[in-house]
Amino acid sequence: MKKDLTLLDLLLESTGADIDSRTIEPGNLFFALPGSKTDGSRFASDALEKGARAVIVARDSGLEGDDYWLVEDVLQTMQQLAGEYRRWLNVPVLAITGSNGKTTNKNLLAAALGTKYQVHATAGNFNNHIGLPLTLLNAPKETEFLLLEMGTNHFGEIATLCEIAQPNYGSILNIGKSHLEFLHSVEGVLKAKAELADYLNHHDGYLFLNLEEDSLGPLKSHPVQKIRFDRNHLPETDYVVEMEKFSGGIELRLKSKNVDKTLTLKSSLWGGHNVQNLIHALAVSSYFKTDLASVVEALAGYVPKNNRSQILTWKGHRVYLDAYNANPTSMRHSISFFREEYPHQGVLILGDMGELGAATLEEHQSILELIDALGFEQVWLVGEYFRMAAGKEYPHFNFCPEVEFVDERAIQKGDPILIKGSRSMELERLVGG
Ligand SMILES: CC(=O)N[C@H]1[C@@H](OP(=O)(O)OP(=O)(O)OC[C@H]2O[C@@H](n3ccc(=O)[nH]c3=O)[C@H](O)[C@@H]2O)O[C@H](CO)[C@@H](O)[C@@H]1O[C@H](C)C(=O)N[C@@H](C)C(=O)N[C@H](CCC(=O)N[C@@H](CCC[C@@H](N)C(=O)O)C(=O)O)C(=O)O
Ligand SMILES: Nc1ncnc2c1ncn2[C@@H]1O[C@H](COP(=O)(O)OP(=O)(O)OP(=O)(O)O)[C@@H](O)[C@H]1O
Ligand SMILES: C[C@@H](N)C(=O)N[C@H](C)C(=O)O
Repeated sequence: MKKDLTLLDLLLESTGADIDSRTIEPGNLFFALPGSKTDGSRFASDALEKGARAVIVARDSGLEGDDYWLVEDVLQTMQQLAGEYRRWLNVPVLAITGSNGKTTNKNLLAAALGTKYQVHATAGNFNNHIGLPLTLLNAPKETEFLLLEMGTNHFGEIATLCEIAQPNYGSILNIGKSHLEFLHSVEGVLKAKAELADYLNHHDGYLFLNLEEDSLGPLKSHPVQKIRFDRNHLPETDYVVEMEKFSGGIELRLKSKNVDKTLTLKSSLWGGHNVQNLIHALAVSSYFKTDLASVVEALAGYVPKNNRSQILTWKGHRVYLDAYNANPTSMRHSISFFREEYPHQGVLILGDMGELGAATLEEHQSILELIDALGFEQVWLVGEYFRMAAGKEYPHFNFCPEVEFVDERAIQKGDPILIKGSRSMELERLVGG
């Protein structure tokens, strides 16, 4: 590799970065990471054959030559370079975290802020120590706004992601019972997510704070500078969110306080939790002085996919497919919404919730109590945790540790179905997903 070039120079000449030789594009930098089964350096020559601009490999990989950039630690180098490039870009960076709704909000905001800025956002949920630097390294040079999802399941991870991404704005969407295995309790989740507020506080940044989200109460006293909002107080605009309804999706009406103007936002998202997601997207967009009519149009155009808050028709049943992931908080939201929407009918197909550690049985038990109290008559519970949590007889519950298909004969024609479970349960396969 030419000695007068820095890695940042190489990146600026490149077409982005990848860690997988199978997906690499011509002109990419290839970061040869160690994995659980093999080592990326074994695919260095494949990457070069496919037109990689350069390969970043560990010094002890045995590889040498002009195409190789030798480093002590490939992941650390990737993270440092991502940080350097973020400084080079010098654009607003908004980091989004929270127990639930990160990807949905990131997608909503990418659409909304995209009406004004050239936004580069996290792909999928590439939100960890590998995905976040990759997101940054793949931002086009023309990027005007960076929108980054930050995920965590251990203390200290958000702090590390902040050091890399150096956000000047942040949003903690909610604090729930997610990833309790290593975060232990809701207080632990708050502490982990508050690492974003701590970073912003020490770097003159701003935290968006949704005053309607009760779980964020403890953050009200955090010393970070805040941009507070609720449906009646969206920043930088006189519009208020006047009405909502939940039939076949969410409808929000935005009304100007000063002039006779109304904007109607019809979203194919469902549930009270998604109302909060839409209000959050409206608040952040209005803070950045976007044209609200264009934002409303962009948000209305957002169609949930990838098993998150999807509505689909399957064999004559309306299916609420929420099988991307699950934790006690999002599970309760979905079940409660479903009962409100269908007080006297409806089939629940629920899968185990993962990564809850010592709280696993208690949290599954608590979900069983909720569905018992709500009086559901057709409940299919999939997985060992639910089976183990059931200490008493539930006449209408069917425990099936594994299930390959929904027995249509057991479901009344036309009944709606809610499917919710952790990623590991892959419940979408039940309806052909
Ligand atoms: C290191 C790595 O690349 N991991 C990926 C890799 O895993 P694996 O260990 O199996 O790799 P291998 O041993 O097979 O290969 C080693 C490397 O060689 C490359 N290679 C291999 C073969 C070949 O022909 N050519 C090659 O170049 C290969 O690419 C490896 O680099 O492969 C898996 C399958 O493709 C990947 O799944 C794995 O990726 C890891 C999981 C990863 O972190 N990917 C990020 C890009 C990412 O952001 N992934 C997100 C998921 C994020 C997430 O789970 N977030 C949590 C919260 C954060 C928790 C945090 N503590 C954490 O643990 O991550 C959340 O709740 O949101 C995603 O995939 O969506
Ligand atoms: N504001 C919210 N409050 C509670 N639950 C929510 C909220 N938003 C979304 N959810 C639930 O979380 C599921 C996953 O949504 P999303 O992927 O946006 O969350 P996430 O935080 O990004 O999760 P992950 O990091 O695992 O991708 C949705 O299908 C829905 O059930
Ligand atoms: C897929 C991973 N990001 C996640 O959300 N895990 C939880 C525990 C789930 O699958 O429900």
